[in-house]
Amino acid sequence: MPDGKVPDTPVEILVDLLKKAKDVATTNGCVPKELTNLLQQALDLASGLDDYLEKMTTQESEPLAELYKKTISHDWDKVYEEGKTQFRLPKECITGHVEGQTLKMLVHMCQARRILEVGMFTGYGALAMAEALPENGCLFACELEAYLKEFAQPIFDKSPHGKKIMIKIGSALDTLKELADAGEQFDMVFIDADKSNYINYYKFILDNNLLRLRGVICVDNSLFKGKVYLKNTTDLNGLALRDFNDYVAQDPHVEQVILPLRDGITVIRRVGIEPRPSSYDEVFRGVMGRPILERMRLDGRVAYVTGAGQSIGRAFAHALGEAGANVAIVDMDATKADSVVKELNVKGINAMAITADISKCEDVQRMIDSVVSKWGALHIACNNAGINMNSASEDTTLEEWDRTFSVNLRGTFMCCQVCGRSGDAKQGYGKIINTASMASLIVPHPQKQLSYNTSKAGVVKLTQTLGTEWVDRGVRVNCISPGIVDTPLIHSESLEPLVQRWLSDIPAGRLAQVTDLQAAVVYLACDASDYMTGHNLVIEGGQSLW
Ligand SMILES: C[S@@+](CC[C@H](N)C(=O)[O-])C[C@H]1O[C@@H](n2cnc3c(N)ncnc32)[C@H](O)[C@@H]1O
Repeated sequence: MPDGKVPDTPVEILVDLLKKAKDVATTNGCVPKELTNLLQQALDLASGLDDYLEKMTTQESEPLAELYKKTISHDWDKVYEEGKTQFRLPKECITGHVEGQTLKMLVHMCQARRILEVGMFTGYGALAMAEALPENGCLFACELEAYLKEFAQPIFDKSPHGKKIMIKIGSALDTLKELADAGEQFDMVFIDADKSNYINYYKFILDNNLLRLRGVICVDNSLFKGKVYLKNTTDLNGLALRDFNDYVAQDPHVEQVILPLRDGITVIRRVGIEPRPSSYDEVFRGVMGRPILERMRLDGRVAYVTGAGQSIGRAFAHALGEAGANVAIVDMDATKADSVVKELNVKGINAMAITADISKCEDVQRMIDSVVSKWGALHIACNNAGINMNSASEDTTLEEWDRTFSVNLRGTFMCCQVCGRSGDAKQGYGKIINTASMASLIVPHPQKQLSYNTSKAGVVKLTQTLGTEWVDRGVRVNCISPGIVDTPLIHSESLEPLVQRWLSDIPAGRLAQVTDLQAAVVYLACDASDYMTGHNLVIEGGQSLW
């Protein structure tokens, strides 16, 4: 703690008391040396903590460092005396480096997208949290003092994350009412304003559903210099925090912990839902207690995707991996497969590369054996590999026809059959997702692609037949029919002129992006789609309807 700083947290006060005790012991000749030594050890232990935490915590960004420096060096007394603030604001209000990083971590951990801060001061905590929000995340910061908006905004503007922060000037309770009336909800709330109102903020936030179902409330200064547990406390803020902590501790709707960091941070999570309604069924609490987005998780599942080295297959592999599955990247091109594996590994997804040509029976068997021998199971088979060769029907060679069918239909059938014979499918669980095409429904034009269209129509019938035949053993077989997907191939010299023509046939007014297909593969791979089988899920921007 720098000289001259007022001790403000339990540890800082402890250090101050130990220093004084040690000074007394050193100047008083009657104190045994052993006691003085023990006091010194206690002092070393306590005084080293905050510095060590500072050093070992990830460095703050430049805008945060600037905000801190500007706040600490500002003359807050002068600002108050000039009538620019309603209250005298102590610079110690600022959350600072370690606490800011803690908040940032919490934002990451709860994957918050919308945050509410009650009490912004100069915006250190707000900017630290905003740094952890995704691009489209937002943080509403409530602050009483208009002067603080002027102070913080120029630094927010220097940060790429500043645009996520919306400052709301006025009494926080009024702002909370306004936000509740507008139907706003938050994943994380940070309460750090006037202590006497903490309990009102807390109650209002929970009673008015400002906190999302799985949201978290963080509360600053919950140890309030230790006054919350010291017996002789008369300090009104200390007593307010003590009452607040007691209230939260007895609230059956939440569970909480106080982290003894700086002046204490309470982390509160909503658990109970009261009153327990008579309709407390699976719709209300989720199937097996899992709400819908959790039911779309694929943790512990093993998947493969063929043709995963690029385009749709690559997007499918990322989507399945993001949802929690281990993913085998199957492609004829080993380099492409390896590169997608590397991408997935960077995201912390378990992945392996398999080089295979799915038109070859032995490759298909080896592919599935490799997956099962590495991960002990196979739950999700994503048969996506396919080829498309254009020719007018009168010119289509049997070679073209056979090659197209050999990959698109025969290859897909072999993949399905080997999966159907493998352990998990036989033991009652499996999801097979074939890539068909909108060409199974309509005849895309003006390009001519008879072999492709008929092979993909075959994929749909294969899917329908297997989907019904294998449903009694827990295997679901569905397919996805994408419309025209915007891939580099489309922008080739021969196809580019067709794009305008296609666009005029698509109600959505644009080609499909591979990312438009990702949710579908996760849905078909997860338990939530268990009642769906033999289905052709068409994703074509409405093209087949015109
Ligand atoms: C401890 S500071 C907040 C520190 C801030 N969270 C940070 O990260 O540095 C408390 C802030 O709450 C504001 N405040 C106090 N009472 C308020 C109220 N009723 N409504 C809105 N803001 C209030 C004060 O002006 C002050 O800026």
